[in-house]
Amino acid sequence: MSTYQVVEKFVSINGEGRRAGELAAFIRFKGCNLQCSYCDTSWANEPGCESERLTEEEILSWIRETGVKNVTLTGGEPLLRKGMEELIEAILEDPSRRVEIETNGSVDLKPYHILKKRPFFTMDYKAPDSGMEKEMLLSNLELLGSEDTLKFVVSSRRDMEKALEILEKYRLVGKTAVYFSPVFGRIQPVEIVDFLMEKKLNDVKLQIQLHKVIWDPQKRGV
Ligand SMILES: C[S@@+](CC[C@H](N)C(=O)[O-])C[C@H]1O[C@@H](n2cnc3c(N)ncnc32)[C@H](O)[C@@H]1O
Ligand SMILES: Nc1nc2[nH]cc(C(=O)O)c2c(=O)[nH]1
Ligand code: SF4
Ligand SMILES: [Mg+2]
Repeated sequence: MSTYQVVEKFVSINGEGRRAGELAAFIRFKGCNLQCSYCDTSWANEPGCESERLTEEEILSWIRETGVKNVTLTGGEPLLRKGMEELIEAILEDPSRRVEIETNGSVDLKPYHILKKRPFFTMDYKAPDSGMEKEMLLSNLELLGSEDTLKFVVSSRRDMEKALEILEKYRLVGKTAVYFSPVFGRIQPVEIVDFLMEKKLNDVKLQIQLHKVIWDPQKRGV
């Protein structure tokens, strides 16, 4: 049976995505294949980062104890971990639960897309300033549906222009939820609002990371 390297697990309100503001049980998996310039959890990607190895049953029993129905799997990059399909299916055996996967856009979503009960994806398209745009797997854009979210974490006008180009090229608005989120501290949210107005971008939402407003932005476990 698979075990999973978990760097932290905690209950908080979800600070991002379409369930923002709702309670969620977070499980953060160790390690990532990318190195985004702005990553706020790069500590979780360090080989020497402390972690616990948990079995599926240990993770399920923690989720049960929390009494929380929204489960967010994040990292690092959660979809690199072996056995993730089984874990998702096991969590979703309780029909009252919802599983959200925070994923970086470079890992193929197909194996998860075809599961009997599907999790929902909050997928990034890494904009140019992240330094990771070349890693994007563009076929993922076709798999995002009405339950999913496509997020552009932007730090400049150049990033927003690129996001707009992708939205138009792949006709994504209306197909999936679309968020523009500021790289914390690198761009004023009002610049995003101005861009949405200038380009008349209907059905695109500004998303500010709620947990960084509520708690110290550096605080872990929230
Ligand atoms: C830490 S990542 C983990 C999941 C996955 N590796 C990914 O990139 O989607 C979770 C989310 O936080 C966002 N994020 C990371 N650092 C950020 C920052 N400094 N400001 C705003 N969002 C950030 C990422 O873009 C991603 O949407
Ligand atoms: N409160 C809170 N909400 C979040 N939503 C996505 C997060 C993440 O790091 O993936 C996150 C996080 O780290 N904290
Ligand atoms: S993909 Fe996610 S976890 Fe990995 S470096 Fe980028 S923001 Fe951080
Ligand atoms: Mg985070």
